[in-house]
Amino acid sequence: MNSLPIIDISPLYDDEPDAWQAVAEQIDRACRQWGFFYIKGHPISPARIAEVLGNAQRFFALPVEEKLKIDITQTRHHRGYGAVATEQLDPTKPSDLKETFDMGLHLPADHPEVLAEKPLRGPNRHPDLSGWEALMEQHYRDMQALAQTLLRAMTLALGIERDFFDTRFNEPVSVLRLIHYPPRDTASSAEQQGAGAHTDYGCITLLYQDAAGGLQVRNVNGQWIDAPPIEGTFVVNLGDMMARWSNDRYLSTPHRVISPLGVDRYSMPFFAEPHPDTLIQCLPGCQDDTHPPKYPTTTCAEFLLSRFADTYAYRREPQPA
Ligand SMILES: O=C(O)CCC(=O)C(=O)O
Ligand SMILES: [Fe+2]
Repeated sequence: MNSLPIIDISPLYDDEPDAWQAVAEQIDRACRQWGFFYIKGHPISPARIAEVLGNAQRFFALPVEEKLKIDITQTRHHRGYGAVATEQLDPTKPSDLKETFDMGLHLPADHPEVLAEKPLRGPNRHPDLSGWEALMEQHYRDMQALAQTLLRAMTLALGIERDFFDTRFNEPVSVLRLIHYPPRDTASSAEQQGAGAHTDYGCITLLYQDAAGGLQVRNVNGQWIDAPPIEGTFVVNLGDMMARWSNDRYLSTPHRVISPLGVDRYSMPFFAEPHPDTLIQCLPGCQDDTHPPKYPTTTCAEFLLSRFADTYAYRREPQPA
């Protein structure tokens, strides 16, 4: 259990049922044993990745007062720029040494869910950079489509109809995030991490990481192993909502990012989540007499909001001194 599986998903784009089945079995095994795997053979081009990465570098290089014009802490629907130390993924460690940009499904101000002030719903807040918005909105749609292809492959082992997730991922609350990890200097505490140990909250995460390295995943024996950058791949992992939905058939595995020494690191996770009103209740194929449902039914929005409150220092109640 020392290196994550690498799965070639290109057969999912053919109409060959046997090949599709073979990939679905590999994904199911990886989800049960690791909750983490790499995918290659996906349709996101290297040119696209380079363009989005270029946007990340342009944006994070702006003066902080420029970035704070779209400060995420000033929105109720969680869009925009998160400055360094906004998040503390591991509450036993210093705040994370990273800055972020978050976007979601763009819903205009006159959309009924926005007018009703539904949590997590609203317009995106993009920086004023040439070519930024069209590229990022397209990339969001393409990442969503890729996530749904993987979810479709999972339906086989989960004992649900092929379009089960597709019908629930209409107007999703998925988030595309850009992250910049500034270099840690040698004088800073060894406790300082880029991203503290955590599990993801949602369904499925697709992560692009640049060449800097630093991502680590905890294996079933409790050891931290490196998940090094592999060109042309995404690292895929499941979050707590999928663990719960699958009655813990699928693992939501702790991971962290060691702050880079002397180099900047950029990464781009896409957190794929269903429509906010989706019921998260034990999937039919994940329960039987010996495995009754472990968790009460919740909704996607209710579950995500409870986890957000754990992560954002600014959303917590002040602690007594
Ligand atoms: O930047 C990375 O490599 C991982 C980030 C991560 O785990 C997260 O944002 O949930
Ligand atoms: Fe994560």
